[in-house]
Amino acid sequence: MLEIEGVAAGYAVARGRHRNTVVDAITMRVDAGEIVGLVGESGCGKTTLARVITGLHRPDSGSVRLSGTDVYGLRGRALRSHRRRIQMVFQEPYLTFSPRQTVRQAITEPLHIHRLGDSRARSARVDELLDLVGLDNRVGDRRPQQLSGGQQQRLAIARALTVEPRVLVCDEPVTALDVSVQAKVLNLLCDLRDQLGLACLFISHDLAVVRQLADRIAVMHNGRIIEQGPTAQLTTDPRHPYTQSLLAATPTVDLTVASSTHAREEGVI
Ligand SMILES: Nc1ncnc2c1ncn2[C@@H]1O[C@H](COP(=O)(O)OP(=O)(O)OP(=O)(O)O)[C@@H](O)[C@H]1O
Repeated sequence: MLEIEGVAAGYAVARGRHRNTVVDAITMRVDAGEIVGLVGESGCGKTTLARVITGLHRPDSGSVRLSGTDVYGLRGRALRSHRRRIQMVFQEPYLTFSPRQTVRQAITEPLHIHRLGDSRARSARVDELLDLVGLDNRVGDRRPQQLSGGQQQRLAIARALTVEPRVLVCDEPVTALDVSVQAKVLNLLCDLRDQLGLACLFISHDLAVVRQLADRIAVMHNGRIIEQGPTAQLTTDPRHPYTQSLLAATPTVDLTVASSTHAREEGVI
């Protein structure tokens, strides 16, 4: 689904006279129905890579392909349509919601932007999405800021799903949440992978979180992927010394909540 090959990206420094390369030689893929965890310490370049993948930051070299199409080769309508296909969920959802909008309006907005459906279809889609992410539809008339942190992150996921993306890039989506709420959001992402066949790139500095849900893990260090592989293999037989030290510093806490019935409780008012 998503193929990243030889990507290098950075930022202009010294008033544009130089470029500072912060991610380099990144090659990885995320298949449909798969969650890939991207783990690495703060400042190693995870968010920069996420921005490259979602079309927000042009790489200096390499390619990002979605279903075989080079994202940065697209223009105009094709580029807009691509943007629908990859959606992003951020660490602090409350910063991404307008205080003037209700929950329903926040979810509907992407449908307006992409001119999808009439008002009846949009309203039905909001109900469907609230249900999908385990939010009671009575929260629809509230302001996002009135919801709990976990509910806000569910709302952010619902909004990302509005335009039926094939790839979800989640950048530290549970870092700001309590551990018990983290587990529910992680369960929701697993459910969505299974139900919708989404390809999900889950970015976190926290290996304890990533290992709970990722099918495969890529470890990033100083802007490069230094090791990647199936979660079971990478967490039991890490090859790179950095991965070994990361694992040694990781508590083995089981964040998983047994059933999605629990996950739904949080959505009820
Ligand atoms: N707009 C920018 N201009 C210049 N340098 C930047 C910019 N954004 C990020 N950087 C630098 O790029 C490097 C990688 O940052 P990035 O945010 O991608 O890392 P990260 O792994 O996501 O970190 P964190 O988990 O703390 O967000 C850092 O050294 C950062 O200072």
